[in-house]
Amino acid sequence: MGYLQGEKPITISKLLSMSAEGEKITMLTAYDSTMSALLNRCGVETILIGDSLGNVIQGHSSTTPVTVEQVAYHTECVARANSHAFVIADLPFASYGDPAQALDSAAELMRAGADMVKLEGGDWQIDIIQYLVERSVPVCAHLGLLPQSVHILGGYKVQGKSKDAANLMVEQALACEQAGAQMIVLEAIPSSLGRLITESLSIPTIGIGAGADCSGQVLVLQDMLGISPGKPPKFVKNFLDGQTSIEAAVKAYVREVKSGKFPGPEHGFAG
Ligand SMILES: Nc1nc(=O)c2c([nH]1)NC[C@@H]1CN(c3ccc(C(=O)N[C@@H](CCC(=O)O)C(=O)O)cc3)CN21
Ligand SMILES: CC(C)C(=O)C(=O)O
Ligand SMILES: [Mg+2]
Repeated sequence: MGYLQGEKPITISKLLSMSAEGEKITMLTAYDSTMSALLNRCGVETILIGDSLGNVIQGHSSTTPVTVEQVAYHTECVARANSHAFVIADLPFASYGDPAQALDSAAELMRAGADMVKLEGGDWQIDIIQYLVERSVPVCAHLGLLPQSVHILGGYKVQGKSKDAANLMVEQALACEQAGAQMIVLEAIPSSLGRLITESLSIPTIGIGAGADCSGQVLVLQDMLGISPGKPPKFVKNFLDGQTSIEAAVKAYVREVKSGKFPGPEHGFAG
């Protein structure tokens, strides 16, 4: 576990071949260089500078106050210590309202060191995804529970539970792939839908509360260390439990994602 000296950095084609061969992809969030270096030592393939930094770094109750400048700052911090992982940065709330604004925002994150940007939404983002990809910005889509829409939804709720909602989400995922998205995060959906979307796509799916059959898994670092305040979402497991260091906890996460032990049925949602 961990990267060997001289080993090549993880690329999108490596992630694609991993998912084609059924090797699970590991992703964790990080916001600073110390944790970035630690995740590199543990062999985590992809690091997400999530807009969850609004919650776990800034102490807000949602991600909506986060700005592009702030995500860029944390991306620079992470990128400086990153030698091997594939780095994805979240486009924050209201930073991709039209194609031109999305390109400006994405460029700032790419200049800060991101290898790919992530945006929330389905078919209504198709024009944005296409515009970015045509201008050489790699895009990760994000479907299911969309935290940036919390003020519209009125809370964080599991998505895609009805048959109609599930079918619609499969269509939206296909539309994102068609538009050029090279990866997709699936958040808080029934495990059966996580599997169906993964089987329907050829790009890797990264689940958080989307069951064990996604191509990979992601958690917020502070959540998987059990240090986030309040009751954690159902999909969170405390990996520091039973370990004596953060590094051992992250290595346990990598091991359990790779072996398929995490997520267990208790971390998932029923249809
Ligand atoms: N620390 C942290 N972890 C996250 O996973 C996270 C953030 N912050 N901030 C942005 C969003 C918000 N997220 C959330 C927040 C709450 C639930 C939650 O309470 N879920 C309930 C399900 C509710 C239902 O049954 O409909 C749960 O029990 O898991 C889920 C995702 C995920 N993201
Ligand atoms: C929870 C992950 C997927 C995320 O978007 C974030 O950390 O902001
Ligand atoms: Mg996010």
